[in-house]
Amino acid sequence: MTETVLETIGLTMKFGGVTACDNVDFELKSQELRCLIGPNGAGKSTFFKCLTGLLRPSLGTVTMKNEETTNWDTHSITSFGVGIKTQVPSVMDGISVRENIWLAARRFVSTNRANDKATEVIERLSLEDVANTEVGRLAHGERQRVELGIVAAGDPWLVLLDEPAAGMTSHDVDQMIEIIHEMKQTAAIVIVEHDMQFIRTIATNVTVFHQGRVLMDDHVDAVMSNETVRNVYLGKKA
Ligand SMILES: Nc1ncnc2c1ncn2[C@@H]1O[C@H](COP(=O)(O)OP(=O)(O)OP(=O)(O)O)[C@@H](O)[C@H]1O
Repeated sequence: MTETVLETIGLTMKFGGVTACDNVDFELKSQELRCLIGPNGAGKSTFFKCLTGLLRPSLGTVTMKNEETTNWDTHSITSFGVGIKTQVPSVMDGISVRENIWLAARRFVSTNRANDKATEVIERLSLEDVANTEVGRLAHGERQRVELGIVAAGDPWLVLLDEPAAGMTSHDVDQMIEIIHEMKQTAAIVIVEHDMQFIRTIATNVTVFHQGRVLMDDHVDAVMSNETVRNVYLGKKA
């Protein structure tokens, strides 16, 4: 039976008079991959921040693997086995790729095991050629792959990624999509993403946000051909 690994019920986040997330019910099954899309200001980032402990919702609940995590901080959520990549870089520029990934693995396992884990993640993410290079010297796409490596080092069962493809070349995006599909073998994944080419290529289920609410939940093909969604993106009234 497919297990629900992430659920929100009535998730609401108000900033003064602005309701950025409005009564959002959301459910993700194990090994499911879901992209969150929507026009600027739709509430995607706010929803993501409520999931990842960066914001405390005004109302509603977040449940991960049967544990209510609504008011947990990010550190506790990560320690629970959730890999999080925010838009704020988590890599350390002054140390090598291997050291960055090793430090991430060491949070979860012994020193010896972290050595093996770093080697395994570097291979999985095709970072062998730059393993000993300082992260500060890498190209943008490589840095983003290291960010994913830091997530992968914790063997997460749930991965939450905010705009992993931002600013990437199409070659980098293809490589990133391959890695994400591979991660999906062992984790459920939520991705907030603006890049429509990325969404089309990754060919997955999509949740469309509009004015803080869920407008539609469906496969990307159905979403892209939906007139209401098109109107929302073109700024017409939904
Ligand atoms: N810290 C905050 N204080 C006040 N209002 C906020 C705050 N964060 C977000 N908002 C408002 O909440 C609404 C939703 O914003 P949010 O950033 O979640 O949308 P988004 O879909 O992620 O947009 P984008 O694609 O531009 O990142 C917007 O009206 C925004 O101005």
